[in-house]
Amino acid sequence: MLQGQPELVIPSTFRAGRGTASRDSAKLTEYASVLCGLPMMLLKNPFLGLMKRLRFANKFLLVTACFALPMFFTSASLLIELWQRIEAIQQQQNAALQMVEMSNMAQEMENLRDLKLLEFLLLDSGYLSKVKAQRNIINTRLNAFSDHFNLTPFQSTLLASLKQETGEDTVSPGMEAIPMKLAFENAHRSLEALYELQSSVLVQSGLLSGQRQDIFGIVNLANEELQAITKRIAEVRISGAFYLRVGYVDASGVELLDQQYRDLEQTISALRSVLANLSVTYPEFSDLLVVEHFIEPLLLVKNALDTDLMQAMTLTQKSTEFEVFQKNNIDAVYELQRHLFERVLAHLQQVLESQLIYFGGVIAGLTLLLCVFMLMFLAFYRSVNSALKSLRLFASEVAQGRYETSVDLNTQDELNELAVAMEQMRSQLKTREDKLYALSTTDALTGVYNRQYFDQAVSKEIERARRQATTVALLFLDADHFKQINDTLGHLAGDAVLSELGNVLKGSIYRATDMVARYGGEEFAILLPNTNLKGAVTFAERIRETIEKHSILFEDEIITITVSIGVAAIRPDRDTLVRDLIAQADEAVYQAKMTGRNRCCTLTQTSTTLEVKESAP
Ligand SMILES: Nc1nc2c(ncn2[C@@H]2O[C@H](COP(=O)(O)OP(=O)(O)OP(=O)(O)O)[C@@H](O)[C@H]2O)c(=O)[nH]1
Repeated sequence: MLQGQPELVIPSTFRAGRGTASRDSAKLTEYASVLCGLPMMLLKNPFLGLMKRLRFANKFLLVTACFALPMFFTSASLLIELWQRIEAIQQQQNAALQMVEMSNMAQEMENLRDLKLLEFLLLDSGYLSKVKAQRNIINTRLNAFSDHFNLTPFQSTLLASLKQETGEDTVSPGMEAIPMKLAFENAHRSLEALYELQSSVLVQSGLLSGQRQDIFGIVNLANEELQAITKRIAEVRISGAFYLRVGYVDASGVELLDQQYRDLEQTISALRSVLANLSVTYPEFSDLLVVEHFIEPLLLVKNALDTDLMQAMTLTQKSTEFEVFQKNNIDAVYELQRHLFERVLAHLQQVLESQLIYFGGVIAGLTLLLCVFMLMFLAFYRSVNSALKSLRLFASEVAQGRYETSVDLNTQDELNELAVAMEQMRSQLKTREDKLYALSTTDALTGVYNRQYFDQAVSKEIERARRQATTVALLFLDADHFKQINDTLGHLAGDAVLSELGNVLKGSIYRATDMVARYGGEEFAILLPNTNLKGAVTFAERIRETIEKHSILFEDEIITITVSIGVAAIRPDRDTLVRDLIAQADEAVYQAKMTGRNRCCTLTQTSTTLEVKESAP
């Protein structure tokens, strides 16, 4: 450390802190990498392995099934649940209809009781036939009821006992002396059985269950409460009828009538609070829950009990009084009961309609969802499948060296990115293959074709000339005294001369089918398809002249050179070999060299004799 330079002192606590922080962050990074890797580990086996083995169509199907099956089961259970709700409502409607019918039957049973009372009060045997007729009416209703509605075994038993009770009055042993009481007891039992049947129907349909909160209170009112009211009225009617028949009220009678009076008062006040509560809970039914509708019959009965009964005791027309005393009120209660159940029916119809609409909506929604899902699936599958097909075809074309085709997926997904990458690969492969082809067919120094390629071309050309019965000519050019150039000016100069010779020769050919190649060190060859010997000699002479007159500038040196050219031409037949033509040209160029260079020579082969023709400057 230099003298006087301030030293940087790092507090030990700070240093320690940094070390801990870096260790912590390293641990955190480690934990994070483990956590991130966990899903991948879970994925790898067995799902990844499975996915790797499947084709795309099966992958799609598998993934779709994984989503579609739970969706299907959820939808199916939802639809089943909705349909069960609809069926339950229909069953409840049926129960409400039964309630209306049973209310009618109860009223008929009350009528039967009236007729028995009248028979008893008036001691009129003419009522016997009316009682019988009334029994028939009730039986007909009961039969129609059991035919029309599906009843449970328990309900059928109740109905059977109801029929029995409605039949002839049974007289219990020891009770023969009190026929009116018997008649009342029979009627009472019939009504009890009917009330039990009503409750059973309501419970079985679910109208009285907690699930039917929307009408539970109303149904209960129409069933339990109104049954209680009719029972109260019936009790008063029986006592009223009895004391009218007897003609006076004894002490026990006064007590009974007092009790019934108090019961009526209690029922009325209980009913008031029930109705008040129901009006709040069920505003939809508030127009029906008018206190007067329910209280009126009870009040009338109460008043009748209080005053009319006593007055009636003194009247002679007891039957008339009796009828007024009880009948209208009980009828009003049953009327009210039916009215309530009709409203329940109307309400259930509304609920049913809304449920049906909801059910239809769910089905329509699910169908739409399914259609959209299937269309999406098909679109997805087709887009991927067609893209893969295009890529596969494209790759196969490129593999076979056909680079003209291109691939355009017209999508914006990863497969399109793959297509773009494959396009680039194709173009680079083509460039490289073109370069390789050029390298493999061209002579690097002169830029003309190399010997290997030329030999193949000569072979093909001879084959073509044989098929088309035409002539093919071959020129061999050999630079004269080329060694001297190398020796005097150096190899670079020699190279420059060869390169320039290549240029001159390339520039000398006009036909696209003519071909120049470097055949050896300072030797060139020119193939002239569809050319006879005469034409080839003319062409060779022109080249020779051109080269002779051509000056090559190399590093301030002007170099001139001449060439000796051997010309050969043949019209190939079945036995002609490539080497025949080459041998002729080779022999001709040799002759040109031998006869002084810078000239063109031809060989005309007639059987075994060779005729040498030469052209010289
Ligand atoms: N610079 C250079 N020289 C080459 C190349 N190929 C062959 N040569 C030389 O070309 C010369 C050919 O010499 P020779 O075969 O004696 O032929 P020449 O000197 O032209 O004589 P003649 O053909 O008899 O007229 C040799 O010296 C070779 O080394 C080449 O690519 N570049």
